[in-house]
Amino acid sequence: MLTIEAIERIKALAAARGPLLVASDLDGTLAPIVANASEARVPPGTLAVLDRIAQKAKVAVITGRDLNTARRMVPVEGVDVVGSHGLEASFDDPLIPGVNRVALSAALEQVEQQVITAVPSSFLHIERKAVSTAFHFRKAPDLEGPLRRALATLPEGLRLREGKMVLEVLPNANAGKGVALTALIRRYRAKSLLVLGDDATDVAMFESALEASRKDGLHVLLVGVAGGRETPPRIVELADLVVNSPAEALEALETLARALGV
Ligand SMILES: O=P(O)(O)OC[C@H]1O[C@H](O[C@H]2O[C@H](CO)[C@@H](O)[C@H](O)[C@H]2O)[C@H](O)[C@@H](O)[C@@H]1O
Repeated sequence: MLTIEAIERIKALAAARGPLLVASDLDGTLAPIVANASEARVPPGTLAVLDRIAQKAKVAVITGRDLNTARRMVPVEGVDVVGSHGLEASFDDPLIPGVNRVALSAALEQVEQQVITAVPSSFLHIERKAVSTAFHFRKAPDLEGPLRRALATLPEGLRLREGKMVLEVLPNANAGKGVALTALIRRYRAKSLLVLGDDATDVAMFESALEASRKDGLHVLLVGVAGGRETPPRIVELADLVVNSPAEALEALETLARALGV
């Protein structure tokens, strides 16, 4: 349950000068973490509250899922989506670079074969996405070491990133959730900002939000979704409010919707 202080801070955000931008991570923040990535769902109540908030504020989901998957998981018309950790956006913005899909696809295929050969386990789940590949070891944590070794050398132009029980290979582009958030702030001329996140890549969003607060005076509220040892400490350090689950993140969004009068 949200504390009285948390509720007051959300009300203060709703009363602050707009436009208000609400930017949220997806997995672990809106959708509870589950063992199979393909079975993760955003609860209907969360979709409904995003829809309500979108009547009064700009709403964006910034996720590591690829754009099509994220759109399927968040089928709310008024919500913008940035997928693939900032590499794919549902709107045009030159700040988010394009990627040569043909060369990328070949390089990712090569990495996948490299991993399958080195870690031939049916417990390793390989999630091939539009511009990246995620190697999930949630069902067999012991695979992390062999997986790291298999991914120690990557083709040029690719890099590794870490998430919750996942190692992901993606283009080494100058992009990320922080860059995406800055682009959205500029796009909507946002003057106030709610950011929700739970994972390592969300730290970049938090940092971009804090920079916008310092440089341009935005009223910023950072909500960290924690709970368990998978939470990166930096999320908790930077957050103004820490909630313990996507269910509590939903409570925060409900509070905001009510404060906005929708
Ligand atoms: O940026 P996000 O929206 O948080 O997406 C990050 C990754 O989320 C998904 O993986 C995570 O959630 C899975 C489902 O709950 C879970 O099984 C897995 O262990 C987590 O790492 C998604 O599958 C990835 O593609 C995203 O990059």
